[in-house]
Amino acid sequence: AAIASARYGKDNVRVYKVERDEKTGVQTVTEMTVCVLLEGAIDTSYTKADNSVVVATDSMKNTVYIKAKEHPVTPPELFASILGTHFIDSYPHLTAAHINVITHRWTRMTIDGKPHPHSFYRDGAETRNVEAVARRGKGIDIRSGIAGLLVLKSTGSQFHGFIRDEYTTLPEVWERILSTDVDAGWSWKTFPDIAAVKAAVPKFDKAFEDARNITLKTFAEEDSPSVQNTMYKMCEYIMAAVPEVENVDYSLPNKHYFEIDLSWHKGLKNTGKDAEVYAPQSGPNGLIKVTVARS
Ligand SMILES: O=c1[nH]c(=O)c2nn[nH]c2[nH]1
Repeated sequence: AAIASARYGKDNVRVYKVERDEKTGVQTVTEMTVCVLLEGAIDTSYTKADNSVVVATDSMKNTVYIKAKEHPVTPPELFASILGTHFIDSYPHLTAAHINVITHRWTRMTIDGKPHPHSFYRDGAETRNVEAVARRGKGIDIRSGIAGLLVLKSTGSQFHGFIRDEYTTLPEVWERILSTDVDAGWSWKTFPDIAAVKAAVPKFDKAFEDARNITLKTFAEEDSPSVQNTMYKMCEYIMAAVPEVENVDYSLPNKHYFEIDLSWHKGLKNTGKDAEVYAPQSGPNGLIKVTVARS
């Protein structure tokens, strides 16, 4: 037997960092969950119990905290790239460092119409994510993303014209509820080194805002003929807004809401045009995926 591939590291490294502006008294917080996975000349640690090639995962956890202290933790694209570059530069036997950063939402409270200097709330499970891979001599590949953005529209969605055969029971609809949990990503052209990432820093926050706004606007305004077509348009609009992005991907569950026929109860009308009470479904759910690249 031989190792086909291997990578190891520390997952679920939770990091909180506060930035205190002494002049204004305004404090800013960042909370993230980091995963570090390393690749390289590490096979003998698996095959021969040779631990001389092992950077302990505990040391990786320590490194995350030290780098968070020494460097900016935002934008997450920069912090992930700093971390990945550190591991490649520090351990000659490594060939790749995979860094995932999940940034959680601490939104500043507005109290009596004013932003509070040091109070925040978690407005949703939505996260801003980054997957960075630093490869020795090959630069840094970054995929930025949004996850956990749960959306619903009560109308403005259709689904008809699909294959009808002996397996089909789904009625065609010209009007339906549409709900999904957005998992989207946009992959940047390879950065040759950390300096190139630092030069691109102003683009990362703007790209995130653009991608999030495009997702919400397209979802809201499109009279969607299908999840497939609407997510494709989201990809096109994001690529038009961010020239440095090479491709955009979405993975969208279709979280179904089923009509409930109540006509057995005194002829109560609750289907079609009369539908008001629905049964939200936990599963099964549609799952629609796409990656769109520049043609
Ligand atoms: O938007 C949709 N796409 C599909 O492929 C599908 N299949 N059932 N319902 C669906 N809705």
